[in-house]
Amino acid sequence: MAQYARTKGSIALITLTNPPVNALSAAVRKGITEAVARAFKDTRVKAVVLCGENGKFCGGADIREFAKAMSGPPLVPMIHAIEAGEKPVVAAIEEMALGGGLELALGCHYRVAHAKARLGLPEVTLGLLPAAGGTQRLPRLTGIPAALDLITTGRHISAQEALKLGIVDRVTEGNAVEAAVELALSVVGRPLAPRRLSNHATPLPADLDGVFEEVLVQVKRRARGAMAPVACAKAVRAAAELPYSRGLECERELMNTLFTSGQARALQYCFFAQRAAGKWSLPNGARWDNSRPRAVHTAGVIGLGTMGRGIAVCLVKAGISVVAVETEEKQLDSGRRAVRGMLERDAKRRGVTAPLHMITFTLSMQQLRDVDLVIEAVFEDMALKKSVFAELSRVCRPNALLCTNTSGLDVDELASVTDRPPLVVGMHFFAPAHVMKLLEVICGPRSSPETVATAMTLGKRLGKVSVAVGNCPGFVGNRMLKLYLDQAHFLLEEGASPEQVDQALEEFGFALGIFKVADLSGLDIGWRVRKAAGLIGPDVDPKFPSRHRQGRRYCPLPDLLCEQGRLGQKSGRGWYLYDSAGGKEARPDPAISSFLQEYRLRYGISARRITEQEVVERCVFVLANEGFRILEDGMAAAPEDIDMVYVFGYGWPRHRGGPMFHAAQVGLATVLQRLEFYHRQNPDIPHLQPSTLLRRLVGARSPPMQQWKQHIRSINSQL
Ligand SMILES: CC(C)(COP(=O)(O)OP(=O)(O)OC[C@H]1O[C@@H](n2cnc3c(N)ncnc32)[C@H](O)[C@@H]1OP(=O)(O)O)[C@@H](O)C(=O)NCCC(=O)NCCSC(=O)C[C@@H](O)CCCCCCCCCCCCC(=O)O
Repeated sequence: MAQYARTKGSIALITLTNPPVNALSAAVRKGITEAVARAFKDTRVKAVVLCGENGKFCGGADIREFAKAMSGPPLVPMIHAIEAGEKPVVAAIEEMALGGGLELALGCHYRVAHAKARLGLPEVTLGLLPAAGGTQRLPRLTGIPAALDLITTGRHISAQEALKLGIVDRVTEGNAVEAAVELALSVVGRPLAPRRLSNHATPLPADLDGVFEEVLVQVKRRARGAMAPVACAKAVRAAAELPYSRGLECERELMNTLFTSGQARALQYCFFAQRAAGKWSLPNGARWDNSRPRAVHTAGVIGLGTMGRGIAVCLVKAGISVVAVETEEKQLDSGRRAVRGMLERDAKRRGVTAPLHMITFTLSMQQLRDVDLVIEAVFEDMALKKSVFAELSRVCRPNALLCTNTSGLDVDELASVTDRPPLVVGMHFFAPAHVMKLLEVICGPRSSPETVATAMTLGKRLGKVSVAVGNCPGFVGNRMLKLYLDQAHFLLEEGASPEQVDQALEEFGFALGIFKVADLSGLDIGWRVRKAAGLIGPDVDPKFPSRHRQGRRYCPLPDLLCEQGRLGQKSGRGWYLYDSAGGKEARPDPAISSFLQEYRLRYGISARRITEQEVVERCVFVLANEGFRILEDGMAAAPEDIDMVYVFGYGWPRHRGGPMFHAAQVGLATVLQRLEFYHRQNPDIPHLQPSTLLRRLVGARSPPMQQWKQHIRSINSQL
């Protein structure tokens, strides 16, 4: 699938045709190989231009082919044939040249990019490395530090940055194909040897070892336990130390190891799962492709606490005018300062003017009368939220959407106090809202298709991964988190320390262990929720609280900590010790160790040695177990959605795919057996009891994830 045409008499124009992104499938590779050979043979042709159909150059190798046996002409010899050709070949890069697409362009003798094009080698994000010569050609062109940066992070760069780095020869605001044809005509007859990147010597930095050491530290910090970034750095090192052909061998060997790894499978799964999450559907037949979102030009944000500030910043950055409302002058002032500061810092980083004119701050709800949509972000309290929603019904125009940023309250109950339940939807952002990628869109039973479509589309416009979830306590993410946290607390009771649990989870790949996360978020948040749920209160002896509630095991340790004023980072003490209130560096606290010992003594618990395996299995399998229950209850449409919630909202290591993918990788029968084992040891923890769906799937010989849905018998599915 590559079209061949002749233009201006002597230019062969070869167009990659494989929508939507002209990925280099077997058919495309065959098409390019044949078209290039034809152009090189045709004596009327003096130069060649390569471009892509529909104004897109190329999104790289066809990722869907990686799961199948490889067929068709391989990329490496195809690119070599282009580079070695005796006629100049120019790549016309419109919209994107990514992965194998950029490697193809690097094999061309010249590159012209449209000003809006994005370029990059994102293979590392798929658990791979640029294995079509990219790790050898790019360093020869840009030098080691820039190549290391691009290849180990996979970041996309603008055409302007690519021009500065020498990756493209020209950037045009006009038609890139025409500019490439012009360039091709102008270079006919010029020597090609200097344009063949594989001939170049790699420019070396003075402190080669230092550069690589620093990069390895960075990549290990960014993605703990991930293999691909390390392999990428090794391949670039080969470009520094070996001749091109031996560097290429090294690239291939490293790729062979990555290609079949579980990490690559997990990361490629994430790529498709992320896209699948956007394709929501409701039981009433409404879907992403048959429901029209509303246009959102103006939005209101109510409450300028941490969440409201972040949400306001996201909206403004997406070009939406915001009216931000607070109840008191003092909060309004500090909110205004914080939001402006964030917008200014962001603008400074990007070298643009801060769009401060796009946000107004007010104490009056009346100012919301003309907005298209409101996001309420007040304190997590049902009575308070209800009063806000009742007022919004009175103030806002009748067709304005009302959204709540609740992290777990009943969206339908809130909708019921409004004059427009179909226009009410949950939009659960994650702190800090202007940074975190996840948005849970809670489809209440009465939310209209248009409302869901608007919230999902708005999320995408804000740069979020929007996942549609059902309306149940805690929705998907926090419903699972609660049980994960419970396991961590139980492990402390049984003999573990916070740092031991955190270390095991960090070794597994979590960015931060659960106790560090709890300290960061503030221990009082859960404390308040537990009080509201009646788990702590006048009936509970504060000095000697019971370890059971509502017929199941309950761990009062975090409540006891809060009573001591240990609220986490903000108070300088939580599960860890910090230098000062607000300090970031977590240190093990001997006081916690004594506190745990006294606690165990008081309750007659003899501490036992807890292995890393037990920590990880109990914490991680309980997540998946609840994920199965969520699927059974119809609160998530697919296991992929649950995984995306965990990857983008809860620091789950991407190279492990997500809790559901991980369970499938480990083997559902193993997960079932381990849960049964832990439940036998802890019969008072009902959440360790394997879910019905997990049992049913194991009974059905663990079918692949795509078939799990067929085993769900939910009659009340909300999705
Ligand atoms: C391109 C994008 C930026 C576009 O974003 P946008 O938001 O506009 O659109 P979507 O993301 O929604 O995408 C639309 C649609 O397209 C699908 N899609 C996108 N890219 C690809 C692709 N590259 N392949 C297939 N499909 C793609 C996407 O799924 C959507 O469809 P859907 O139905 O899901 O809605 C954005 O899409 C993007 O970022 N794409 C990915 C870009 C990327 O990562 N490219 C790199 C690909 S990997 C690569 O190029 C590898 C190369 O280095 C070559 C490697 C050589 C291979 C050699 C193999 C030898 C190994 C031998 C080992 C043997 C071992 C042994 O057997 O022993």
